[in-house]
Amino acid sequence: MTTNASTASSLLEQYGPREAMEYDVVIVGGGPAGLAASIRLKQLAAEQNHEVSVCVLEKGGELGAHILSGAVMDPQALTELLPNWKELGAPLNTAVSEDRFLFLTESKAYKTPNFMLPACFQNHGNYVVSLANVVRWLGQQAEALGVEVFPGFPAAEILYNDDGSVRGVATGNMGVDRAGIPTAAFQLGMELHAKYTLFAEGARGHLGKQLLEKFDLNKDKAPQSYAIGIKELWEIDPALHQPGLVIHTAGWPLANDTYGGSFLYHLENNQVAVGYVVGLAYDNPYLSPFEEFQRYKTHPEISKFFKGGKRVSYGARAITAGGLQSLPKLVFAGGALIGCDAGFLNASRIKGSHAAIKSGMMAADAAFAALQGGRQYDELSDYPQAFEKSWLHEELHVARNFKPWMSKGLYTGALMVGIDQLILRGKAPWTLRNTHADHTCLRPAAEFQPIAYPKPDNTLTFDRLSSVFISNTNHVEDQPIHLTLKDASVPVDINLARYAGPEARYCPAAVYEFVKTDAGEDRLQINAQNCVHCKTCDIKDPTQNIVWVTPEGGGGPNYPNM
Ligand SMILES: Cc1cc2nc3c(=O)[nH]c(=O)nc-3n(C[C@H](O)[C@H](O)[C@H](O)COP(=O)(O)OP(=O)(O)OC[C@H]3O[C@@H](n4cnc5c(N)ncnc54)[C@H](O)[C@@H]3O)c2cc1C
Ligand code: SF4
Repeated sequence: MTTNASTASSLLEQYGPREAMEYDVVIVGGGPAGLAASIRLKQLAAEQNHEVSVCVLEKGGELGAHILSGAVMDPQALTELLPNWKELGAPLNTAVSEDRFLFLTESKAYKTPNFMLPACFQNHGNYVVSLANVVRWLGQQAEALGVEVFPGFPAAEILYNDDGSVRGVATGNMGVDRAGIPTAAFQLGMELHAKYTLFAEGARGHLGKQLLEKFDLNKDKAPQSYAIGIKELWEIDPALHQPGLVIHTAGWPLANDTYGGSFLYHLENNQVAVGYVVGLAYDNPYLSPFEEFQRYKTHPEISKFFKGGKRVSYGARAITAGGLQSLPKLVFAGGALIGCDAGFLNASRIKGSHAAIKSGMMAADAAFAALQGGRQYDELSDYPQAFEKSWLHEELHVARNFKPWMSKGLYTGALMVGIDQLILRGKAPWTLRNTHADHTCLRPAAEFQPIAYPKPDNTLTFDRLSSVFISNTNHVEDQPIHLTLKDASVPVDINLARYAGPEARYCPAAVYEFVKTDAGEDRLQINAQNCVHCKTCDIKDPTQNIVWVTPEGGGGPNYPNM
């Protein structure tokens, strides 16, 4: 048990019991998956005249505050959910106007002819959006239908019935100081009981991770694989802006054996979203995804867009990229995993928002049918069955070999993805599987040379602290650290000694710093207030010693239109 968990349970003993609220369905996470599920439940309730109470808990201070995406959005699932989304004012305003796929060397860019682009890289019919704004709008639709949305309330704990089925969740306590002592602002968390609880926390959900373990949902599945996506939002010179232009790159600055690439999307209002994705199975502990991103922006084919521009926001988030082979069992007694908490993202398209919406809808259909039949706390098996028959399953099946091929290196990957997607059109007779969890992939630092990254120029390239500053990240400082260590000696004795302290480089918010004590000894300092909730440390820490738990409600980034 982590210190935070033991503190919480002793406070419960002292100040409990907690107040409880009863719902038919509780949804954890107000992203595309959770909100789509809530909307679908209320639509069905209205259509079939069967009242259903639904609430959505969101850890961000407002809906959208913790949403960071690309994003080019495929509207297929949204159209199924709200066919009149245009009339309802959905912020899908910029249709994709051009696709460019570039292979980069340090100074050159080679454009792939469009006829050679597999369908997964073609975005005709899609929209360049701010997913955070789409989520804010989905929240309005949900509330208009009667969904109760509670922003600023992280679900911190799963509640179980005596028979082991999920009975809901409890929100975290508020007003506890760093040492775990209640302050004058202390408030015990609340319990939210539900006949069914849907978990929609996004990539590497904190509670989702516990459910995977408790119900052995990954049994016989390939280990999940993740990437970190780091993004900046820029306002650029209108003369350089081309609304709807979508650019993806592979190659420089990453080594050919490291999975990753970039995106650069021209939104509305002269804004450009630029970001870099690095697979977390990388082996070189000296690699810094943040610095690779900064270096990428200096490529002449990329830097040209930012001349005279201004960076307006920054953030990072993990991406669940294992696809169909790593998709866990979706249901357990009393609930289900939806969206990226399960892992529905299509890595070949770097798209998961449509999949999140679709999975939320299918889980909602199953939950509604169960409620109508008078059921509770059992498995919603209609949901995985509907998924197997859905277009989403077909899409993920076609994409199933993309990530495993690309993990074999850029050249082999590009060749085999070409064969798989262009010639065989996803109907290859083979299915490759990921064999290693990302945290097992680092090799000792002694096998590598440190990477000399260029210094930031503060115009095009920046350091991490000035970047975190514009993510508007904030946590109440006097609260238990939400980045818990199972064993406090591991960072120095293993991570620093063997891997040269990789957490000081993979964290995009400079949360982890190795400093010297007065006695000259190494110590890990955790600047938890900077954490942008990307979850990379929870995924990549080599011995899985770092455990991310929910901080006090409302803490974390405050992204505008990311
Ligand atoms: C850099 C990057 C680029 C991407 N580009 C694209 C793209 O171009 N197109 C595309 O379609 N997809 C893209 N994606 C993927 C897409 O963003 C995700 O697939 C999608 O957001 C998943 O939706 P979700 O609802 O499952 O999770 P999320 O969008 O992550 O939402 C989860 C929500 O739950 C909240 N939450 C988490 N835990 C708790 C808790 N315990 N209690 C309460 N609230 C909680 C979070 O704060 C968040 O608001 C990209 C992702 C990244 C990181
Ligand atoms: S501490 Fe962990 S979750 Fe927070 S920003 Fe750093 S890597 Fe991401």
